[in-house]
Amino acid sequence: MQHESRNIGMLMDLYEMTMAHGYFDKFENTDLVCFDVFFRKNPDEAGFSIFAGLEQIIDYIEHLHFDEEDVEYFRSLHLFSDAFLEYLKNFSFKGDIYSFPEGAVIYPNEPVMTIVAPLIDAQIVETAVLAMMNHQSLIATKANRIVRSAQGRGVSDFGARRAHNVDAAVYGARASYIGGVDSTATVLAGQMFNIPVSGTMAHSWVMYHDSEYEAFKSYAEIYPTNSVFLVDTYDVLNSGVPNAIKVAKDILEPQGQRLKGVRLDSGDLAYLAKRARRMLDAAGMEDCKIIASNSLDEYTIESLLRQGGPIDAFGVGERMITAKSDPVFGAVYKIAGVRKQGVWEPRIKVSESVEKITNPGLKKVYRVYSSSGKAIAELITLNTETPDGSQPYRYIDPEKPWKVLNFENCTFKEMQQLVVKSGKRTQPSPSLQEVRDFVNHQLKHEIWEEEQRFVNPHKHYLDMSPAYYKMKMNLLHHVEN
Ligand SMILES: Nc1ncnc2c1ncn2[C@@H]1O[C@H](COP(=O)(O)OP(=O)(O)OP(=O)(O)O)[C@@H](O)[C@H]1O
Ligand SMILES: O=P(O)(O)OC[C@H]1O[C@H](OP(=O)(O)OP(=O)(O)O)[C@H](O)[C@@H]1O
Ligand SMILES: O=C(O)c1cccnc1
Repeated sequence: MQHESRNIGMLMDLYEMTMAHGYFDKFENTDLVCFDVFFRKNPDEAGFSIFAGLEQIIDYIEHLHFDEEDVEYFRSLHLFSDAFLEYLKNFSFKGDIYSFPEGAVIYPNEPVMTIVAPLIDAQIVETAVLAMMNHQSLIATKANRIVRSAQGRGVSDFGARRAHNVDAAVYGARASYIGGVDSTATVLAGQMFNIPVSGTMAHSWVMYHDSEYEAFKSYAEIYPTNSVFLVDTYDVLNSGVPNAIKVAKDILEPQGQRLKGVRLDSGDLAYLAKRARRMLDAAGMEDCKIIASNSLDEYTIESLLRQGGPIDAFGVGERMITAKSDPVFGAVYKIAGVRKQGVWEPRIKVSESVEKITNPGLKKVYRVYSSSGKAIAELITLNTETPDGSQPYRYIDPEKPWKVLNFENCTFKEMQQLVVKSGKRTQPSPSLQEVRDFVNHQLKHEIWEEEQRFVNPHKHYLDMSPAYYKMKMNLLHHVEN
């Protein structure tokens, strides 16, 4: 779609272009550099996050170019030489990207993506890559928490109207579908990404009609197989639910149809759901679903279910589409290596805070699985290493480097794949359904329940091969002296 392949090449911070200009003037753009994309902390103090946005990143990379008007804009800033502006006219991204698959469970401080590209190419994509990854990973991670809190009950995305503008609504819907919601109310997202769309009715429908009964009746006449009535406009228990039952009896049941559901959108949702359930059951409408909405998130949903609220499905908007409880996914883009005259030199960023010291060099990241198939740790190795699971594998926990530790009876899965080669995608994109199924598969079979709980989840280990740890320590020692 046009919207998908638009040129957003100008989405960058100015310093990326001023640095690119500097590199152009002072260096050959034949040297390669390696940048890692990683994040430092799971939102909401969670045990893991979900990676999303890769598809849009690859699309951006493949289409990255500068139009005549873009070049003229740069010229108007009086910062760039004519030679550099000429160079931009024919620019395309020529590097490679290694990445975790979209939908992967990801952990802090591991390289989720690695960009290996000529200096200028790698420098100017920083902001766009981070913006796409940060937004969609944030929403996919939040949505996944909300979906898990619903314990198998349906969740629909109601968020577009409260999203931080159009892109956040549309790509937020995409990300929340990856995270596991069943449908979206956002039609544009449904059309663009083939996400199932669903919806009920607004208060305006009820209020436009002369009575609540009339409102439900006319809706049922148009949608006899697909009616969900919003029952809280006037009085849920004295008017909304009784009118819903009456219309089901007067209009739907004589046609052999059933009322699909009622939606509660205010008040004490657990209490109202219990009372509504009793009234519906007493009317022989056990199959009529109760849907709840109103500023829900994983905490309110957990609480409603703990209170025994007989709610079958949830509509979730503002707190999911804005990830309200912790709205920043802090992925960063850090240089890890430079290839000069064909030889890679690692680079490390030293910082006062240990968490901010980067992991240098070209590297591989493996997920380590126990014999039961559970993911027990991540392992960073040198790019040249392939861990052997057939015998005990010695590793270093960088938080306790003095300990002698071994992985036994474990398998190692390399997590990054080559997704872009010389600026072009290497494989067809998976469907959104496949990405969503992948999320589900990992959580069901690979990720410990202890990592999935909301309160004090188990911290996943990020370990290192002895050779990688040694290289990092040598480099740190060298830099500090
Ligand atoms: N039984 C419950 N337990 C926990 N939280 C609940 C329960 N019932 C409702 N909530 C949540 O409490 C909050 C109530 O918000 P608020 O006071 O704005 O609702 P309201 O006044 O009933 O509705 P509105 O102002 O939207 O018409 C919402 O986030 C809702 O999801
Ligand atoms: O609360 P959210 O999780 O964002 O879910 C979406 C909300 O959007 C609609 O409300 P509307 O815009 O009509 O406003 P309202 O809050 O007055 O119901 C709907 O009735 C939900 O309450
Ligand atoms: O379909 C609905 O009920 C709906 C959609 C968006 C926002 N609020 C409600």
